[in-house]
Amino acid sequence: MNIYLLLLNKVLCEGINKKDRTGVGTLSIFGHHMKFNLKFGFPLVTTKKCSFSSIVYELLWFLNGDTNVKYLNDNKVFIWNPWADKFGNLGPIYGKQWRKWKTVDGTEVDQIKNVIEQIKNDPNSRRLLVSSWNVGDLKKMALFPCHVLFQFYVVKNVLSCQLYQRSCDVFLGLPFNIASYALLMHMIAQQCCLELGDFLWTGGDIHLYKNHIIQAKEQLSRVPFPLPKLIIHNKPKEIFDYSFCDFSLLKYKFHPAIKADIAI
Ligand SMILES: Nc1nc(=O)c2c([nH]1)NC[C@@H]1CN(c3ccc(C(=O)N[C@@H](CCC(=O)O)C(=O)O)cc3)CN21
Ligand SMILES: O=c1ccn([C@H]2C[C@H](O)[C@@H](COP(=O)(O)O)O2)c(=O)[nH]1
Repeated sequence: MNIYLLLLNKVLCEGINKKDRTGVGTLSIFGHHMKFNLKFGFPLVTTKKCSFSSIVYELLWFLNGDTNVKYLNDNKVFIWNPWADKFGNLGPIYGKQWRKWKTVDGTEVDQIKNVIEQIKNDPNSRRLLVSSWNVGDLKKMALFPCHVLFQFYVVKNVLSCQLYQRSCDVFLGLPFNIASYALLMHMIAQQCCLELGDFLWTGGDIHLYKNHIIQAKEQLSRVPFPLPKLIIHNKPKEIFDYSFCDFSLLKYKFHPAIKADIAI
């Protein structure tokens, strides 16, 4: 995960003071690109403890089209709670847009089902995209999508994926985002009988919150461990049929957790 640490260091050293919506204040840079070859291991940050179970449950929750925190809370994941209303609802965020994007004529589009069918039937397509940036729905969302657009690419039976993340909390959010898309790629590669290629990450406003500076320095003082390996025990009929116990992370060796407050 040296390339993640290089980015963290870059934001720390070159980031410009920038005010932000939350009022916390950030050090910010604009634009950066990283490439993770998934053949070399599962890209979960090792220089602090990251909760793999939170990452799995959050992805299963998105794939279920769910936008209420109840499922996450039932599985001891509380990362979305600060933005939920008193009923646990977050409005039409990722799950809704991935699975039930509402068009002007009232029909719903299942972008995940469609993109997997396209990868299977027309892997050379240049239209293998999923977008969460539904302009007409933005005002109803508790938080605008940060990982807004992703595209798949297949060549020689190898699957790659590129994500555009418009806004990136480099200390708390990014380790989750990288691992989540790597996990999604593992699932889609399995479903489509493809080998794993690169996860490409492109960021827009990449920021370190001012109250994460000490934590970032602590993390940068640590030496990374080799990457863990992801095992999927089962091949369900559809991408929507995976459950938590289908996944195991082998040899995840990590440094102690580093506490940090989330900017709301
Ligand atoms: N400011 C901000 N940063 C984010 O990364 C973010 C948001 N807001 N809002 C929406 C989601 C929620 N996400 C979150 C929220 C909290 C943690 C967090 O507190 N992580 C801790 C502990 C996680 C756990 O125990 O499972 C960590 O140390 O990684 C991470 C991602 C990512 N997103
Ligand atoms: O998956 C996610 C979700 C959110 N974030 C971060 C990026 C920003 O710090 C905030 C969102 O604030 P905006 O004012 O809407 O940009 O959440 C993330 O890094 N990853």
